[in-house]
Amino acid sequence: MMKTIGELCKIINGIYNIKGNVEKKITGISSDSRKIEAGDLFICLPGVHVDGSVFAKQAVEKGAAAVLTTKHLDLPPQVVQITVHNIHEAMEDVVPYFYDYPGKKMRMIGVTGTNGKTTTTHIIAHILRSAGYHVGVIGTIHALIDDEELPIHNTTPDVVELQQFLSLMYEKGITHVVMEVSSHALDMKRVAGCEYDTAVFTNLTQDHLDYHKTFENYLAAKEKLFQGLSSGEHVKDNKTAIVNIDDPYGKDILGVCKCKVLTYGVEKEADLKGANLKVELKSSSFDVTGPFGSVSLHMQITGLFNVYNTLAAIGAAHAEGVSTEIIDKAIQTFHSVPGRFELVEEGQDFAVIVDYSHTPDSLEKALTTARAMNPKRIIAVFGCGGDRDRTKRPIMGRIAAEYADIPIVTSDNPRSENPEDIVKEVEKGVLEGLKEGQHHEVIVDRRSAICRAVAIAQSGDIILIAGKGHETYQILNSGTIHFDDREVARDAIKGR
Ligand SMILES: CC(=O)N[C@H]1[C@@H](OP(=O)(O)OP(=O)(O)OC[C@H]2O[C@@H](n3ccc(=O)[nH]c3=O)[C@H](O)[C@@H]2O)O[C@H](CO)[C@@H](O)[C@@H]1O[C@H](C)C(=O)N[C@@H](C)C(=O)N[C@H](CCC(=O)O)C(=O)O
Ligand SMILES: Nc1ncnc2c1ncn2[C@@H]1O[C@H](COP(=O)(O)OP(=O)(O)OP(=O)(O)O)[C@@H](O)[C@H]1O
Ligand SMILES: N[C@H](CCC[C@H](N)C(=O)O)C(=O)O
Ligand SMILES: [Mg+2]
Repeated sequence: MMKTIGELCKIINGIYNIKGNVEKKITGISSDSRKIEAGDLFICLPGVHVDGSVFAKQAVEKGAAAVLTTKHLDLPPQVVQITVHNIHEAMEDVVPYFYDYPGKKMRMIGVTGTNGKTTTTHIIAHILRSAGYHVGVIGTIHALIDDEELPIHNTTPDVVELQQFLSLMYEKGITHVVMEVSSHALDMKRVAGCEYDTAVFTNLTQDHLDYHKTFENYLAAKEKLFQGLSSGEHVKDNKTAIVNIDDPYGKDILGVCKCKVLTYGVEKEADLKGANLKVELKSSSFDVTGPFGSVSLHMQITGLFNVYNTLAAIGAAHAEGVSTEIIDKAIQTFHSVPGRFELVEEGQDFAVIVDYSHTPDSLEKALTTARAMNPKRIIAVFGCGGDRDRTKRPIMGRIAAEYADIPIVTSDNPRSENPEDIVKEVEKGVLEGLKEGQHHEVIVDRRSAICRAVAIAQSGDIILIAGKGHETYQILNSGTIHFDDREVARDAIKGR
């Protein structure tokens, strides 16, 4: 994979100066000085907190052979400096080229939308594995190369990390990559150099307005995945878009698709249509009619939202040429994703569900799914993340008051913010949504909030602990501590 600096420079548009020996070979690339190894190229990226160029010296000390920068830096003469007008464009050119465009050599399936990306990617991966393919997964929980698990920091990693994952996957014989494509990633072009064969739109509801500022910008970011199916330089043909037509923004996505489209839904006419849903606590069943005729499916996951995720996955698998028989069998053996409507069972006579709903829509979906199980009462323990979209806080509060019997507001990764301030913003919405005589609580400490919910639970109740799902940490201003809702709930039940 080694390439000379001269070769790399040929691919970069907008270079205005190259200083140093271009015959030198580059052995790797990183935009993080802490990950630099001898012979690497260090890319100086401006960040939200700091300008990466301040770490150039540290990168050189670790052996960086060259730096890609927008301004000349005071570095030892043996370090090659490539100065460019636009660092992001240069990075998007050079990184996929360096790794020989792995995202154009494997089948690439991208899933975007506010909610359901992780679940849908995992169902697609399970179907493709059942069809005998070697599958790579990239998303919120981890990256998977077949069954080898690698840690991940963002739902969609930055350009460098993503190309490294893809390159490793290609080397290890992966044929299909199923990945979550976040709106941040589309906006920041983290997926530069990837060419998707199949792109899935799950839904669009409020989140991330701290970053995108307006809902229009958020939609525009999501649309990029579908515009990308037919724009730019292409080596692949026959792309398919799988679009949730029941979502109000489904038609906007269709509007930008210039490729084959498969729509899915439950309410409107769709190419893949679900009907006759029956939900239970641990399983559900529904009928699906599609290009392959009609089938009745039984699955080990529950809720209407999972019918949508499953329809999306069926569409993607169908687009990838998997037979209906294999899809049908695979759906039956798919077990839920960690932290998504995950039951904590210690023999208690009430249900405890740990779920990753951290947006207004997903919280509503999780609560209405819980209600469909006919519990005596629903106790919802939830909060909202710090340093994230503040406008969703009162909305989530109102939803919890409306759909749960006892909302308990608590902390969910306050990050740099004061947790007391966050819960107040959430509680404002709770107070608006409370019905007469309805009781609510605010308990800032998440462990205490979960323990309280368990302590007051009665036979036949459901406790929904929302927001953190698979997460095993709580991010506080003072640092990150170990915290796992499932462990805490289990201990609380045992100690009751
Ligand atoms: C707002 C945002 O997206 N921030 C991302 C950004 O961080 P940043 O701009 O703050 O970076 P910075 O800390 O200022 O550092 C600037 C540069 O200096 C470098 N550096 C820094 C320190 C050092 O010692 N040496 C060094 O070289 C950094 O590698 C970086 O290149 O670049 C980092 C490296 O790529 C990302 O990890 C980081 O994501 C943070 C963790 C984040 O929380 N992102 C969230 C908002 C996000 O992207 N979420 C989406 C959506 C998930 C969903 O759908 O719900 C996702 O795709 O995960
Ligand atoms: N299709 C869906 N529509 C609405 N809510 C959903 C859907 N699928 C899952 N959910 C809810 O959203 C939560 C998160 O699901 P999932 O992790 O699959 O979404 P995601 O899009 O990957 O989220 P993130 O943006 O954090 O990566 C689930 O725990 C569930 O409560
Ligand atoms: N991908 C989402 C995850 C949110 C999870 C929730 N627990 C929180 O910390 O807000 C984000 O970074 O906004
Ligand atoms: Mg996800």
